[in-house]
Amino acid sequence: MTPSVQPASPRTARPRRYLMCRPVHFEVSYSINPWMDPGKPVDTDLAVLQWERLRSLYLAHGHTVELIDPLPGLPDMVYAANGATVVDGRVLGARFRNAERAAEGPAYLRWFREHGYADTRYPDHVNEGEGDFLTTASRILAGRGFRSAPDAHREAERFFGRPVLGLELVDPRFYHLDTALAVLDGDEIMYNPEAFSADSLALLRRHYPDALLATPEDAAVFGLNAVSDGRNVYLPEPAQTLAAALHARGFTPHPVDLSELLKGGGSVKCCTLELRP
Ligand SMILES: CN(C)C(=N)NCCC[C@H](N)C(=O)O
Repeated sequence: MTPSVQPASPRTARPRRYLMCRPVHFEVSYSINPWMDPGKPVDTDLAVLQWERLRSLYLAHGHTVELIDPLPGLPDMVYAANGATVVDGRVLGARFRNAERAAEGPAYLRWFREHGYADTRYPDHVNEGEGDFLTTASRILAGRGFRSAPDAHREAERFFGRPVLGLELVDPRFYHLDTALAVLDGDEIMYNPEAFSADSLALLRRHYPDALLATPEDAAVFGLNAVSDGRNVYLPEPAQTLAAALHARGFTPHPVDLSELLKGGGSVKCCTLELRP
């Protein structure tokens, strides 16, 4: 019998640099999205353990992980993706919509200034970092509707000198763009069609006819809150149909259990801010 030979994956991983924040102060003491229930117990030690596993997975795949010190009283600081947007080494800081997270913007920006980033800007308009700004090869996709302001899209376009495509989110469960869409490689994306307004969905269909579409079930377990290095896709464990679809496209899915951090309304991508050189 001829042994079956697995075709080599056509996908290539590119080493990335990520910024993360250990969730030692993580708790759900307020509610600013439908996932947060302050009445539900949170196991902070388990959150740290799950987060450590994600960090180790990145390190095992050759990525660099920088750390920002967590600050007491800022339990959502673990969601580092919201702290800024970094493209071509330029840093657009975050300005949060909710008072509970307001102090995170300056805290993240301070980290960048203290770590050699010369070109930084504290924004004029509300933007929640990579929660709503996702960078593809040819443009920045920008979410609006719940958190980031439409004027922030123009601000990002001017600051980064890259075209920005605005997308309107309509389902409060998917309140940041990175809960509804993920960049896989270059201009290849996956998304949840039900999270967008009809006009924005038409834009997505036009610009990304070959995108991978998530099932409502995978979207509902935050499957799109994923990180890709071009070959390995780190995604929430329960999103099994999505993992199979990624595998069929030549990616290597890595399911990650971040059940505690989901209680704050975030998962893999939220915990990971990409530092693009
Ligand atoms: C995937 N998402 C939504 C993120 N990028 N960040 C999570 C932020 C969670 C925080 N409690 C909040 O509601 O702001």
